[in-house]
Amino acid sequence: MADQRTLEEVRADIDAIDREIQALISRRAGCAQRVADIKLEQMQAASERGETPGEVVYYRPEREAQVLKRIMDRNEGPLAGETVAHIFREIMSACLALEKPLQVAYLGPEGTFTHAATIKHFGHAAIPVSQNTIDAVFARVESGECNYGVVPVENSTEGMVSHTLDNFMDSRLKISGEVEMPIVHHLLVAPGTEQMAVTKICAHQQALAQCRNWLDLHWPNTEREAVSSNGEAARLAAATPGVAAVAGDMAAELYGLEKLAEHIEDYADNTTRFLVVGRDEVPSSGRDKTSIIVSSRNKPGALYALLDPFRKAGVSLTRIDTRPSRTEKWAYVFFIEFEGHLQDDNIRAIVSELEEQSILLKPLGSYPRAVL
Ligand SMILES: C=C(O[C@@H]1C=C(C(=O)O)C=C[C@H]1O)C(=O)O
Repeated sequence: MADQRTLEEVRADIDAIDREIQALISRRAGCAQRVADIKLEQMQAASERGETPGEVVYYRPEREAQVLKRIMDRNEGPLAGETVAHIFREIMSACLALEKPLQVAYLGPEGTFTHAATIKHFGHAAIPVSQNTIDAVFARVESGECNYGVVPVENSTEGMVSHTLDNFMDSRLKISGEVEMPIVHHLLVAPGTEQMAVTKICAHQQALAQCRNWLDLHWPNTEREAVSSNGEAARLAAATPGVAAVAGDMAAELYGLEKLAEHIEDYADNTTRFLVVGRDEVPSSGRDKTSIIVSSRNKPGALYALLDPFRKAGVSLTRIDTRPSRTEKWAYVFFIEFEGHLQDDNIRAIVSELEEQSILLKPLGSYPRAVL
């Protein structure tokens, strides 16, 4: 039978449902607090037994990935699975922050896609801490000033991939997660700015490149200026009459800008990938990826030999990059990513086979595959 409720009745139902949701969220937060207490008790017990206590780890990336995956899988609509998962992302973030909000270093400034990726991964209850360079992100996490760090690694608008990879070579940090962000650009202006008044368009050079066809078509005669980041472009647009910025939603929100045009990127499915770095190894979530750095002797067939163990075991590679080794001329290191976890038997076997034929093998960590 069709829904016969009146507007008043539906609103009364919504109010009643909201009360239930709120009570359930509070109950959930109580459970998260109890989990935290148990973790603390276990740590104290270990310490009393004379075991090295370390610090209590409240944040569990593998557990969060499992929770989000289950939410997506059992979703029946009408909301999209991703939408529901975003809501739960925020609930988990708030529950975790009851203990202590996570401090997350990221490649800034504010309003960049890396900033947006940080919030996407950790939720709004974490504290994002802007850093000027990728090196500084690594340093803040290594020193313990921040719990985690977020850096761009692939096809980025604001960071050099190679720089991130170079950092891993010297760092003892582990990868604890990945974040994927669709790159969506808008033409942004200070509120009330007319199209006629725009005399200059600022953006990061990559953003200008990603929107070149659209800009050539619609703004062929307007000056374009490359600036240090999308966040900086947005800041300039907010502060300087006549300046428009090409940047994403995060920058638009942060600097209170209006959209003269939306979705101006030339290729719709442009995604940037970010890595989360931390000090701890992450246990298996059941849907993981692993990254390693390996360097082989410079002889014919070396790369083939490095990849053959993966083929034999039927393990999918998700990425492979080459970087010149800084210790030896004409030697190369490979940054390889594949499906599976370092604790899985087949992955262990591959890694020990690789160890035998390489000069250097450094596991960078296993981490849950991006859910959102
Ligand atoms: C509650 C826990 O701690 C944290 C909070 C979680 C949550 O709110 O669901 C999940 C994992 C942890 O980041 C846990 O370990 O289960």
